[in-house]
Amino acid sequence: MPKIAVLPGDGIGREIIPEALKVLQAALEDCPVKFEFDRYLIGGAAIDEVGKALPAETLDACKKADAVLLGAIGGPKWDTLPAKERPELGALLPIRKELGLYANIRPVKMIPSLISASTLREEVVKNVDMVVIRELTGGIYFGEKGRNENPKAAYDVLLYHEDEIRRIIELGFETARGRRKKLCSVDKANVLESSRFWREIAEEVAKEYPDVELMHMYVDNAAMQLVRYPEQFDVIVTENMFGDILTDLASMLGGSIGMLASASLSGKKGLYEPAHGSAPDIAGQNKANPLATILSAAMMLRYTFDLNEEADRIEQAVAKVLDQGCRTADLAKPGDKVLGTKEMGDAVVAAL
Ligand SMILES: NC(=O)C1=CN([C@@H]2O[C@H](COP(=O)(O)OP(=O)(O)OC[C@H]3O[C@@H](n4cnc5c(N)ncnc54)[C@H](O)[C@@H]3O)[C@@H](O)[C@H]2O)C=CC1
Ligand SMILES: CC(C)CC(=O)C(=O)O
Ligand SMILES: [Mg+2]
Repeated sequence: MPKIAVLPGDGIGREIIPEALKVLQAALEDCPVKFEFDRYLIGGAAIDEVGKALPAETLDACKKADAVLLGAIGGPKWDTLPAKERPELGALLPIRKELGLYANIRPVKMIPSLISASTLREEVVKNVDMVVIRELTGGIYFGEKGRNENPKAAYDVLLYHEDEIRRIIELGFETARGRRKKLCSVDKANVLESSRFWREIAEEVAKEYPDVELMHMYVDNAAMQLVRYPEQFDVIVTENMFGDILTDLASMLGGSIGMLASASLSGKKGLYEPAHGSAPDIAGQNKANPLATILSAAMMLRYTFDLNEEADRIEQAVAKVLDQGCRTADLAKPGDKVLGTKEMGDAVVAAL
């Protein structure tokens, strides 16, 4: 029986995960494969309960599972802990590293019925359809970090090994090959040595993909181009921190951060989570948009379990409820009827 480790985490993670589970249950009702879902602690919830952001039991279960479904972690309650004990550095980064999840896939697509809900002009967002591939287990988030006392200073090292760059660039090319055959590699090669190295490797790998058009773009320009003319992008491949920042920006091209799903992959094994965080400002209020998590669950069915039909059905159900005018607060315009987290989950189940 395939195993899914479920990690609700903190803040809105505890509200959106139950909605994704409800939708999965409905979508898998007639599926001959039966899944085992087991919940584990992670993040602040785990610190509170067992004193550690990533308990050994959780890590062990995630290693044994076929896939992991994660809500979000972190929040102000744990921000004053020493850096390494906090949910982000104590759990999120280590779980990605331990599971070898080097490729973070974030598809950004404007669903037609959300065009009018966008904060951006219709002609800018109407044709948005891109995939951002973010390197997830290297770069500055994982480099040596520390403080010097005299004189006082702080540092974070940005280091990339050749194989780390090569494998993510290759995935970028493979992904582009299956789409519109345009790959944009984003770096800061005018300043950073790691980016110059990144660009050299991208050029080398490009020789194996003559059918894919490769272009390079500096990250500052990429941020501007994403807002100016986003439909120029098909597949973007970039390093960890640039991808983190650019995808929060790009999420608004798909309507809201509450719409951006993600898959973090190492071969077939994957951790699936929305791109957003634990949203402490709206946590516990039934206000969070659960659709990014529901769409992440669809990605899980597709990538890890090859259940393409079931994944399609979930994605179609999401598109249908949006067509029907269902809106959580992040998507609502003045005058719209606003649904809560649970009600949006119920609407998707009904649409299934
Ligand atoms: N993968 C993860 O678990 C992540 C965790 N974090 C952590 O989350 C905590 C909060 O971080 P923030 O910078 O505030 O980022 P955030 O993504 O949690 O929230 C940013 C803004 O977007 C809104 N938002 C986020 N998700 C939403 C949803 N599903 N529906 C409606 N609105 C939504 C929030 O209300 C907030 O105004 C921090 O502790 C941070 O480290 C941040 C990003 C990813
Ligand atoms: C702790 C952060 C690296 C989490 C985050 O913002 C992300 O993965 O998008
Ligand atoms: Mg982020």
